[in-house]
This record gives sequence, structure tokens and C-alpha cells, in this order.
Amino acid sequence: MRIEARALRMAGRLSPSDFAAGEGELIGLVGPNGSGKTSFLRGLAGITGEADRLCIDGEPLCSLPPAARAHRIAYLPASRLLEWPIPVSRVLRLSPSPVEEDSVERMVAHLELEPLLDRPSNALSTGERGRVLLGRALALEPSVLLLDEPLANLDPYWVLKVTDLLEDAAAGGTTIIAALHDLALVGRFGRLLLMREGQIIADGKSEKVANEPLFAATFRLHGAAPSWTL
Ligand SMILES: Nc1ncnc2c1ncn2[C@@H]1O[C@H](COP(=O)(O)OP(=O)(O)OP(=O)(O)O)[C@@H](O)[C@H]1O
Repeated sequence: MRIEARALRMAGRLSPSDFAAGEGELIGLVGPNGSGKTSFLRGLAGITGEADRLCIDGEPLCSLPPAARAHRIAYLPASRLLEWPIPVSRVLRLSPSPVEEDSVERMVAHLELEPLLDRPSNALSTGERGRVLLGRALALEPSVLLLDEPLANLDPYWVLKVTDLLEDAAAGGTTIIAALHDLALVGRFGRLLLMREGQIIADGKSEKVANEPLFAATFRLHGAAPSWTL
């Protein structure tokens, strides 16, 4: 297994949860506001919470030194905060260990970051910062990529472009878990995790999970994918 968590938990936020994902899985993480998606991602990243077991490629995450960890697991927080006037070109290379130049250049091309490279990163729009931070995470070529709402604040072109990029990264072997709110996009994710009140209540093929009555009920919606109503 690429990533494996046993009894991952966070008091008051995440009930003990077991989870495992293999190489190249593209997983959508959905649930209403406050259902625990961010808590789950932060737990998997080893930032907060506890687990009986939390391993990447069979190795306990806590045993990996920072330089190795950066290439095993990358986490994109939902906040997109960049408070310092660090040029974008440097943000793309921020890492405890050297980042492959080819990889940075590929991200600059895919995410069309060339015009932003000399700009201070705290003077970008939210969507632009999102693209820069996603580019930084992908440039590390991590085994596992944890993305908190990677498609938020992006215009329609970039929603489709970034979704394609995530599909390509998964096809190349990266395991991706991305929290999403846009239910119209869940079909692009092969596997879907549905959360409610700090628990994973459904986990399976996206088309199956999204069409179960539990899915619409969890979001307090009626009907079926992709035509839900209030
Ligand atoms: N720092 C915190 N301390 C205590 N409780 C928190 C903290 N952050 C979030 N919570 C609570 O934990 C629960 C899960 O929150 P979480 O942010 O994981 O949900 P989410 O599914 O990511 O929500 P959203 O869709 O609104 O981003 C919520 O009840 C929330 O109020």
C-alpha cells in the first residue's frame, strides 16, 4: 500500500478511521462543511491527530527525516496563505531537500506560471496563489499528494486544466486525495470517500458512491447525480 492509516483520529474532529490507498489512485474526499475532510487530510499528513499506524510505502511517516518526507507526502492546505514577499520562482523551490529543476519547469509550463515567476507571492490573487502552491507540491513529485480543495478559487479553464493535471499525476503513479465541494466533478475521481460528522461513511467507486441515496441525504439534497436539487 502507498499510504495506510489505522485508527487515525483527532479528538472532537475525527473518529478513529482506517484508510489505505494504492499507487496512482485518484481519490475525491467529499462531505458537508465541518464533516472532517481537512481534519482527515491533516491527520494523513501527520500534522495533527494520532494514529495506531500511519505509513507511506510501508514506512512509518514519523520515522522519515524531513528531507525524505517532503518527497513522500505533500499537503496543500485550503488557506493558500502566502504572507511574505517571496518571489514565485523561489516558492516553487521551497523544500527541505533540492527539487528537480526539470520538474519545476514542467509545472511552470503546465500551470502557465512564467508571467508570475518574478512577482512577490503575497501580491497574487487567490487563484494564482493556488496554482503556485499546487505547482510547488507537484514539483516535489511526492508519492502521496493531499490536496485541500485544489479546485477552489479557480476559474472554469483552470478547474478543467488542474483536474487533467491531477489525472496525469495519478496516471504517473502519484496517489492523490483531494477534498472537493463541486459535486459535478466527482466523476473525474475514480474513488470517492464520503464523510459525515468526523467519520468516513462511504468509500468506493465514484459512480457507485455518488448514486447511493446516502450520498444525497448526507448533503441534504434530493435526486441523483449530477442533477441534485434542494
Ligand atoms: N482547530 C480546530 N479546533 C477544534 N475543532 C476544529 C478545528 N478545526 C476544525 N474543527 C472542527 O472539526 C470539525 C471538522 O472540521 P474540518 O475542518 O475537518 O471539516 P471540513 O469537512 O474540512 O469542513 P469544510 O468543508 O467547511 O472545509 C468541525 O466540527 C470543526 O468545527
